[in-house]
Amino acid sequence: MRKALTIAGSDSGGGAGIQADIKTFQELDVFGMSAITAVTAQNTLGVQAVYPMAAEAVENQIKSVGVDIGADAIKMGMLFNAEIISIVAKQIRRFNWSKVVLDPVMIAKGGAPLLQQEAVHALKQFLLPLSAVLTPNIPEAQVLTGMTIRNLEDKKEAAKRLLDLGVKNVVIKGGHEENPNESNDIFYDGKSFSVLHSPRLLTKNTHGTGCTFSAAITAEMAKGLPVLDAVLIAKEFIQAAIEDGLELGKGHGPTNHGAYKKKQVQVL
Ligand SMILES: Nc1ncnc2c1ncn2[C@@H]1O[C@H](COP(=O)(O)OP(=O)(O)O)[C@@H](O)[C@H]1O
Ligand SMILES: Cc1ncc(COP(=O)(O)OP(=O)(O)O)c(N)n1
Repeated sequence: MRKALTIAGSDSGGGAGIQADIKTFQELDVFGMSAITAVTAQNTLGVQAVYPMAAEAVENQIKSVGVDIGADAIKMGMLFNAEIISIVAKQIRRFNWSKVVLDPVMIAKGGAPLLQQEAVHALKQFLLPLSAVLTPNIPEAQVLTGMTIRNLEDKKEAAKRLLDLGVKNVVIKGGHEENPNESNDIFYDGKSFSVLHSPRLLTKNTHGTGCTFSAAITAEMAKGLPVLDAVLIAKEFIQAAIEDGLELGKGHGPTNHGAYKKKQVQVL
């Protein structure tokens, strides 16, 4: 069985972070493993508290998986501080992992910081050059490139600048765009651009969309798919998960990780 490791934070509410990643891996028939970087007290209303793990604890979780089980692909989400980023980079090099997906999580939907501002430099310096795929949303792409993104041309320029920082492929996600009709993502591999179109779904239940999307890319890469094929399946996965989003809690409910498989079975 193919195996994927997520290095990310825990969301007690179950919609984002490690929980979203493991559910996504499972739905896509990949064995999921985790190295927890922080524990968040979180629900559909927002993040109430963040408890970062000691960097040594993160390092030991990755080592335990790496020396025994191994991983076909790695996903990184919330990393919180520069010390954790530095040890994660060291372990990725040590195990020679190349199918590495980096979701540069910075701020949760309610505004809570999930990455310290002073850690952005470390993320760019240590992790972008080790990543096969980077999946920023628009605010994250703006922080990483220092440019304002207003339209498709800006997105293309930002994607080029991100590749100049060492990452091999980038998907700039459109969830935060002010387009009432569409939520389009742009993919760039250094040679050509692809626009991943989807209708914008009018729902408040979008908690964990970014985590779920990047976890689905990771699962498909673990199975051996080329990067663009993995991204296209992930886009279908997140679209189905949002369409079938769950009305849980009083705020932004989670997406439904089981929706994609259910749809495939119906098609058969
Ligand atoms: N309302 C929506 N309708 C359709 N797709 C959406 C919607 N919101 C987000 N998405 C999709 O979900 C994925 C995650 O995007 P985004 O929400 O921008 O990430 P993040 O959770 O990291 O902020 C992207 O593929 C994006 O296009
Ligand atoms: C523990 C944890 N990690 C990441 C996030 C961010 O998740 P994301 O998919 O970007 O969704 P929203 O937070 O924007 O709904 C998180 N919230 N918690």
